[in-house]
Amino acid sequence: MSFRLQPLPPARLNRCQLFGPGSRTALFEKMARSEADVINIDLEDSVAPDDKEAARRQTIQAIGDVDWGDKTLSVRINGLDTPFWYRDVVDLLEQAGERLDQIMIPKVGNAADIYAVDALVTAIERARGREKAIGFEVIIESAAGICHVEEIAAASPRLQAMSLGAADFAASMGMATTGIGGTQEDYYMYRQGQKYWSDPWHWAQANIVAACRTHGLLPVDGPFGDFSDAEGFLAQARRSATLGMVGKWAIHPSQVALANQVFSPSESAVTEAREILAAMEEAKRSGAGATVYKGRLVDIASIKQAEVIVRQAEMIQKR
Ligand SMILES: CC(=O)SCCNC(=O)CCNC(=O)[C@H](O)C(C)(C)COP(=O)(O)OP(=O)(O)OC[C@H]1O[C@@H](n2cnc3c(N)ncnc32)[C@H](O)[C@@H]1OP(=O)(O)O
Ligand SMILES: O=CC(=O)O
Ligand SMILES: [Mg+2]
Repeated sequence: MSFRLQPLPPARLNRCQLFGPGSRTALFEKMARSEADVINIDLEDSVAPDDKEAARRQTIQAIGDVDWGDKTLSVRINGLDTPFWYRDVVDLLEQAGERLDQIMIPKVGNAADIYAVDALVTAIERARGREKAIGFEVIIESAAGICHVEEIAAASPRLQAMSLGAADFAASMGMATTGIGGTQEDYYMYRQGQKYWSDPWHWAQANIVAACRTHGLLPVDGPFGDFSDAEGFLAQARRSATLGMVGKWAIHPSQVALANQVFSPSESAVTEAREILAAMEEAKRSGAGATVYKGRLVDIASIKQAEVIVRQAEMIQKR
């Protein structure tokens, strides 16, 4: 290990981020009552240009009026290439109460994008005497974003989480698909008359996870568009969890329970993790750095793996 220790990500649950357009006020109470850990009210791509102003106003109102419980509350602002984003930031920071936890910055391309928003947010926080520092989450969803993913992850102490946005990412990369996440019909290996499907999102996800883990952010898998395909969602989410992501977006309420299921460790996984920690304690007492658990090697690295699972289980228990 480098002498610089890997920072821990924020100690909060992020198994599911439920999205809803800021223009559909009727959804706000339903989102607040959902089982999602994070709520994302959207001012960006799910809101038509003519509705932007109303959506911003209604979102600010709802931040104060709706009981969001203990959820992380985040608003997705418009991209820095639009005329809307600065007003999103100014109005949210000046008019929304302290209940707002984060803003989500879409389509980030480099560290300077974060710097620009940070400068504006910091100035308003100071001018208005806001007590709680607003956190940032970003979406990697462009060729530039994935090329600069590490500098983006390092760009601000406000950063808490980073998501892969499969839809815009596919568009920016010129990928031959209109699907949002999941298996792609034409992405397969061919051998002896059989097709073997592969995962076109894997490399981008792995880069995001590495950047996040290096800089102490939560890596999150973005949307899965076909909300009638629960099995497809589950398969995508399981792959993401295996790669180290901590959660996934839901773009429909039917996806919330699926994400929570995949990103909550099972009872047997938690029991096993606790047993590994106990086995390693025992090994330490006898001066060993490795031991055998259920017929397989466990060592000091296994302690860290087990601790991730136990930490997650403890956070879920506290909710
Ligand atoms: C690529 C990206 O950028 S993804 C992120 C941006 N996109 C979004 O935010 C889209 C979020 N999702 C939505 O807007 C909607 O879910 C849609 C448009 C996909 C579907 O909406 P509907 O046609 O109303 O869905 P449907 O009829 O299946 O809804 C079933 C119930 O869930 C509710 N519901 C629908 N979407 C949501 C939501 N996002 N949050 C909470 N409740 C919801 C409906 O109000 C309805 O409630 P009811 O049973 O009390 O009447
Ligand atoms: O914003 C999300 C995406 O997939 O694009
Ligand atoms: Mg997008």
